[in-house]
Amino acid sequence: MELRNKRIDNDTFYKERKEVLASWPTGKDVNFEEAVEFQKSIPEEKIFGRKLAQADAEGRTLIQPRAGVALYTEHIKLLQFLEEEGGADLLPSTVDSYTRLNRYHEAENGIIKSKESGRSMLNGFPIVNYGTKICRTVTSALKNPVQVRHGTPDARLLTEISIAGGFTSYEGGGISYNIPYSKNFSLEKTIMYWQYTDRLVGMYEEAGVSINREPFGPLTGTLIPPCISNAVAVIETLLAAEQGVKDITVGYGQCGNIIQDVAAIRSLRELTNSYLKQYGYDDVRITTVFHQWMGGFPQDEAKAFGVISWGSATAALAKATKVIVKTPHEAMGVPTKEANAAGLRATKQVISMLRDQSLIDIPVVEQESDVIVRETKCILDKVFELGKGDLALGTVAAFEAGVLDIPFAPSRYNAGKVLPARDDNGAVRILDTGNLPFTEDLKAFHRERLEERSRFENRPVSFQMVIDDVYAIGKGFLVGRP
Ligand SMILES: CC[C@H]1O[C@@H](n2cnc3c(N)ncnc32)[C@H](O)[C@@H]1O
Repeated sequence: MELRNKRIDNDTFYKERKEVLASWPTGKDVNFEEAVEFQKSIPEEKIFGRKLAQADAEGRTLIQPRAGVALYTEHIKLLQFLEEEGGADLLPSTVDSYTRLNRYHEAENGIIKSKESGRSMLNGFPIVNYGTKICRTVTSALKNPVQVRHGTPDARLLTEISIAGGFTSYEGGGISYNIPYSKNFSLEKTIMYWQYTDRLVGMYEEAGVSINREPFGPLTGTLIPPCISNAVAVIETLLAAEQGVKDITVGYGQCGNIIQDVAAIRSLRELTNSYLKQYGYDDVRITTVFHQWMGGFPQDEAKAFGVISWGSATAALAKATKVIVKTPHEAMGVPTKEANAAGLRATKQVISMLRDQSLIDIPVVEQESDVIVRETKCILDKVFELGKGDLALGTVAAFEAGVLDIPFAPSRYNAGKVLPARDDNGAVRILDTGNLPFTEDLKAFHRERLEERSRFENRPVSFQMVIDDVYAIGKGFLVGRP
């Protein structure tokens, strides 16, 4: 089948579905009609998109951790602890790395070793190996809605089992789970794989079951200019909408300058809604997610709580619909349930104290948001032009041309020419725009902001600033001063 941004027809989909469900033994237990009935039996308060919509309408920010362990009995205890002791409004099931690479044999070994050793030998929850029935045992044991979080280029089977297993939200996208995660995965392939995922979600929607979808906002999580992450979020939203997805949460990873971060969320919401309207998708519900600091974390737990609280404040002041919460064990690895719950409680404390305040309409945020909107439109308009109107083709062509270019991404399909650096206030600016199709005035804006830092630091604008900014995090700073 040729790559096109076109709804997959039923014959093609069912033919592909046969192969997908045959790719691991647990696939044979998936029965669409039966799964629709199971999904319809899930109580209203456990439907992910409903809870998001309610919070968005009330201007509240929900809190959600990441969490996943190998043994499903332990995974249930972990998630119950996070909703009881952590106060999580929304729950995850973070999938292990083997499953993300379709290496289910190794995930199976991980489960066996975890049973033998009594501790999790996987860095997440192996959904495919457990299959529908055990996933339903997990999702039914919880009070709150549960979402599958992962990083899987080919997530077709994972999607089938996740939705049949009672999860009501699913993270990822053909760009956001490829370019920042993989070196050799063809972008054309992953866009098509994720069209399958979104078509399946569309079929559930048509059967009366709403599944929330969430493109992965932060990308590499390192100095990503908001216009680039916003462009990817809008593209993945439009590709999903074409396949019939109706409930989408678009995201962004905290960069550190609070004005820019609030403006990023404001512009993301504005851009996503305007592009959906422009392309005729009038019935898609949009919410936003802010990811707490995705860069390096301090080992010292008190300092880690400082970083967590700073991200919580930004999420609240940006009126993000939900915030993804970090833990004081971030620097060490997979957190204990206690550390995970503590991160949630710290976050909820700050979110609650700031719930009556907002920065989204202050002039400096509006100005920054306008710049991000203009930059993102330059990129998206060129993507459509390169695709001669077809967004999927345009996306592949845009990466080839460097029109879409994600800093520090490992993928060989990524040009890697764009160089970000912080300005004197810590906002992420673009030192080398590579082949980004910016207008001259936008390029001048970035140059001027970096020259301002250059004058303050009495050194030329250079690549050294980029290096210093990357290393600054580990030293507890934002701007890498000389
Ligand atoms: C996107 C990367 C983020 O996911 C987090 N993460 C990955 N696997 C798990 C896990 N199994 N439990 C909790 N957090 C996790 C990791 O700490 C990092 O903050």
